[in-house]
Amino acid sequence: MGSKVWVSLDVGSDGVALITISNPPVNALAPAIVAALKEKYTEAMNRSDVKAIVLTGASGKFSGGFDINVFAEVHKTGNISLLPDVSVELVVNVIEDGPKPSVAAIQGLALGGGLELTLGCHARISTSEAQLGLPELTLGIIPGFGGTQRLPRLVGLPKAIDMMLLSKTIRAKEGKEYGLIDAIVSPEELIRVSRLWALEIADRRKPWIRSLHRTDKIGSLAEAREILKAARQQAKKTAPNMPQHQGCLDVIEEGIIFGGYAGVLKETKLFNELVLSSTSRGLVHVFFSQRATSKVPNVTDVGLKPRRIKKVAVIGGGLMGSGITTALILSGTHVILKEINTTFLQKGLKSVAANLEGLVKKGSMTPDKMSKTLLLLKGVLDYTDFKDVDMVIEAVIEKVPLKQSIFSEIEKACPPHCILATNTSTIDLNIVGQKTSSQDRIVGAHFFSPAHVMPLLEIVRTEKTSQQVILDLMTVGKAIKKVPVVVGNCTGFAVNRTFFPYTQGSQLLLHLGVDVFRIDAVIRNFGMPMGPFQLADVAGYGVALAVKSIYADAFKGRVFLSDLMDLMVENGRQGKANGKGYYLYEKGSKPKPDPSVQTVIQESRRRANVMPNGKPISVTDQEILEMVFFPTINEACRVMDEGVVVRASDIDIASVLGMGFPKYRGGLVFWADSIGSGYIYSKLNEWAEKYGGFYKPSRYLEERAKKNLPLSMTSLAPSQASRARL
Ligand SMILES: C[C@H](O)CC(=O)SCCNC(=O)CCNC(=O)[C@H](O)C(C)(C)COP(=O)(O)OP(=O)(O)OC[C@H]1O[C@@H](n2cnc3c(N)ncnc32)[C@H](O)[C@@H]1OP(=O)(O)O
Repeated sequence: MGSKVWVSLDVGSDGVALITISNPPVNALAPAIVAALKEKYTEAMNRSDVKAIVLTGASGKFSGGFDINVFAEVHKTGNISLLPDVSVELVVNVIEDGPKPSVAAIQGLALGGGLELTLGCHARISTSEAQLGLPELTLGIIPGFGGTQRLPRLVGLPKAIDMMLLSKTIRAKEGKEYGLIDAIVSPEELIRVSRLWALEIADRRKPWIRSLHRTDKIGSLAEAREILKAARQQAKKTAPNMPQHQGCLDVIEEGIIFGGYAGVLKETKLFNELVLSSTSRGLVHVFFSQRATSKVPNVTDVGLKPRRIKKVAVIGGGLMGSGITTALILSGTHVILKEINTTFLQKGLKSVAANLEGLVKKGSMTPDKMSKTLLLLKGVLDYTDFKDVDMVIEAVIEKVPLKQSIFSEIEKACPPHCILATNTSTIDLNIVGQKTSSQDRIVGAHFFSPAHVMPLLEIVRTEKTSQQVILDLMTVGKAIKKVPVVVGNCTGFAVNRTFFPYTQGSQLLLHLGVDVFRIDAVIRNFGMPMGPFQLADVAGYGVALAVKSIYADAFKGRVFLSDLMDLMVENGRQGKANGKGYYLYEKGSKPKPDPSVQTVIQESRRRANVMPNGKPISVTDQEILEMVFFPTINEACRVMDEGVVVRASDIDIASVLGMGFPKYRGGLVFWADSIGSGYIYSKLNEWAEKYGGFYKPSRYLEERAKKNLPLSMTSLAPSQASRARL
């Protein structure tokens, strides 16, 4: 093991063996750590000078759980034997049923397999800030070191189900209330109190409790079945396409009926099956891909330090501007919100307050905290207060001349170090900053609506944007709890550019005669939060109409143009904004498909006239799915080919966090590779022949399909290497 990766055993004069796990940064339980743990435990059990054991983690953390890299390795090789037997061999046989008691001394975090090790101990002492949880379901698996059995026996079934199915972590204080934690102490006292506790158990002055043998917290079989039934119904709704939720409940039930040990055995069996599932492959890929976005070559690896951004100005208090302002003040940043007149300013300030009120109503913020947070915000009508801001984020409507004049104004009003960011979702940044001489400070900060909720921040750089500016914006993004993805400059950038064929593909299908509500249902069943037509209703048609010509100009030959949106507006339909789009929106009820929209669709179909022989095409649900998503994958190929993203997996993260692409499918490119480039290429070719250039496969896709290579392989042999623009 390396110098920082070790498990140590220190036996004190009190007869307590302190076993410490070290594997920075989170003390993940890698196979080498597991092997060393078994070895140290065996030694402690065999030594006559050891009466009791305290298990802890180095550097202020207990453990972040089993090493997720091993799952990635299992996915690559299919070799399930890479998973060590921890559940029975170590936790049951050695820790829980061993002849000497163990106490877990918890600090920082105890997650997944980390928490499960502590559950096998006979008591848990924790510092107050420690985070405790079993988040395995977010990786497509279930807890595999006995957590499904021991957690319900310690905290009761409802709380355990809540923590596992919703992957909720709790603090030590709540853990103590529920019986998971035996005592909360200061970090300085942690080891001392744990040692004493362990000795008291050994001397039978404190109870020697084996969690797996307890039944007092799980109630009668009938009660348990009722709780499990309700949880199953809930999981059917919230996690319809994922096997691990129902599986977790089955395993819990097994333990309730046949006893904890039988439950542990069933848990191991299902755990091994789920590790190999496509859901786990997708979710583990997302876990690592999300972390990879923090590593941007030439930005995060050149020794730069982020500057402190204390004060930010936001220009425009509309939907985006007020959302961005909300996210900033929530992280403690001072914000100046600028509007052009008092009416708009008041509206913007009210929207920010309403966003915070929403949090208070949900119980995630106190009214007092809300008042204090609002003190960070100041509304203004001119640039006087811009003299000491560190960053400006422009969030006005998508009009080139307006943006250009704002940028030349802020260049004069702000200090020379100030970052000049635009929230444009489409317009080329070089055009936005054309009238300034501050190209190195200009950057895109593309938020997704609602900006205080959606987790993605697309950071757009031009050839001239400085590395420092990119790093600073990445740091601000993380501070406001977003996942920043750095992309290159082009029409629509990475996300909207990749997804414009998603909207257009669904519109083309509609004009080929496929029913609007059937398209939405197919896409929803695939796992998108809503279908593309409902999404258009919710987003409003304004932006789509404003950017239509921008896409048509930029992507000639591969756009599908129709009068559909214009006809919708002409017919008094503005989507959710006025309660009438493809669906009808009434307060308090779910959107209802509006049959009368068919008249508008018929007119648009008549004008577009794209149905072969004037007759609707006949397609299966699978074909609908493919005809919407394969053109989207095709555009993602161009985005990778042009080097707009640093790596293929950045599109996966952007699609999951920006567009709601189902996380358990691993993101757009990962999903495409699970289908195969050859199949996607052949289908696109087939449709291009039948229905035109919109479907024509890109060069990047063709190259990989012909060689049977994955689309995520962004560079081929040196002679065929993609042009890298970044
Ligand atoms: C059998 C068992 O039941 C199965 C299991 O235990 S499965 C694992 C269950 N545990 C988890 O799901 C926890 C996953 N980790 C996390 O949620 C977060 O990383 C955390 C809360 C621990 C720390 O978050 P944060 O401080 O923001 O740091 P974060 O950037 O996420 O992680 C730091 C590094 O640790 C790595 N890491 C975190 N948890 C890890 C784990 N369990 N295994 C391997 N690596 C891990 C990350 O990949 C990252 O590596 P990088 O620096 O090379 O990118």
